[in-house]
Amino acid sequence: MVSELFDAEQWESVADLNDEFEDITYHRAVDSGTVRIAFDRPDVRNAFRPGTVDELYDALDHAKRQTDVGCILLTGNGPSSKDDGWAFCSGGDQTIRGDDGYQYEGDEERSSEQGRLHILEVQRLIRHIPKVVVCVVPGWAVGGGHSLHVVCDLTLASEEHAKFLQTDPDVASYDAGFGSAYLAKQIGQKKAREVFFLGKTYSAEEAAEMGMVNDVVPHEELEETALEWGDRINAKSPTAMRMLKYAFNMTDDGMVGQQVFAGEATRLGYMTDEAEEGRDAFVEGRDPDFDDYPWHY
Ligand SMILES: CC(C)(COP(=O)(O)OP(=O)(O)OC[C@H]1O[C@@H](n2cnc3c(N)ncnc32)[C@H](O)[C@@H]1OP(=O)(O)O)[C@@H](O)C(=O)NCCC(=O)NCCSC(=O)c1cc(O)c2ccccc2c1O
Repeated sequence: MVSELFDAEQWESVADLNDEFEDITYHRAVDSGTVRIAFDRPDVRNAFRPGTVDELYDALDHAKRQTDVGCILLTGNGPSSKDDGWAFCSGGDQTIRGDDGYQYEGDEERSSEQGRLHILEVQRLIRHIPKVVVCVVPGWAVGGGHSLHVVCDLTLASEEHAKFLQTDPDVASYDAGFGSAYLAKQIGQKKAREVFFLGKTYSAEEAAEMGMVNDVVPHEELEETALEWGDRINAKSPTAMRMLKYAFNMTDDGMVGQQVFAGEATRLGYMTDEAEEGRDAFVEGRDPDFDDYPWHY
């Protein structure tokens, strides 16, 4: 069983990758352009270790390159075999945290590598991936897991089991990027400071009222609803959705935000006859003739 909420009839394994993964599962919807990527360490509340982060990055990067996929569901499998507890993700696995980051354990090939903090690379991939990423929260979203939900485009939470908590300062860690600063953009400065400085646990309803969760549904309906969201998203214009995501990002992402948006503007430019004329003129060794193309106003 992948997860108690997982409906096996709705999904097929992305086999070539899924078979290699130890800490996550990766599936594609049978009849829509939605993929499901899930943490699969429920007994430790889906805490991530460096190998988990590598797998997550690889699955997201694979999903990015599927041109018929518009929606990525990021969730956590469960419940825990130990106590039936549910989690999306409880952040970095504190048992393998070294002096300079999280350590690969029992992996000879990587044992000489330094400690890693590369969940931040996953955050950037989620931020820039040209698809809608929905965080589907069946239980705890804590520490680095909380930050992952913050950086996703949308969050859908289980009414009964989802809980939101920032423990970063308890374990002397700090996501001083999207996890805190972008959270403040979502819920306001005072509330974001409360999340980090007081470390209170918030229910799904409270998180929705604060503006960091889009909707709350009964636990049993969580993944069904997430798939419905995927269908809504996939019915829309891919170009419009991509440009909108990058437009939402741009005001907060500085020159990188401009670059990502501008890259897509360049792609649209390349698709015009005018751009073809520029390219063809060079390839044919002649001056370009742009007379047919107006100076639009
Ligand atoms: C998540 C909890 C609130 C759940 O509490 P609950 O009472 O429901 O369950 P237990 O505490 O009994 O946990 C069950 C079981 O899971 C183990 N576990 C839970 N979380 C982790 C974890 N993060 N690492 C390792 N193990 C974990 C727990 O030990 C139990 O095991 P048993 O063997 O006893 O069954 C609560 O568990 C909790 O508070 N967890 C810790 C949350 C936490 O502090 N996370 C780390 C925050 S820092 C972080 O994530 C982070 C990572 C990065 O890579 C960064 C990179 C760059 C900048 C910042 C980063 C960053 O902040």
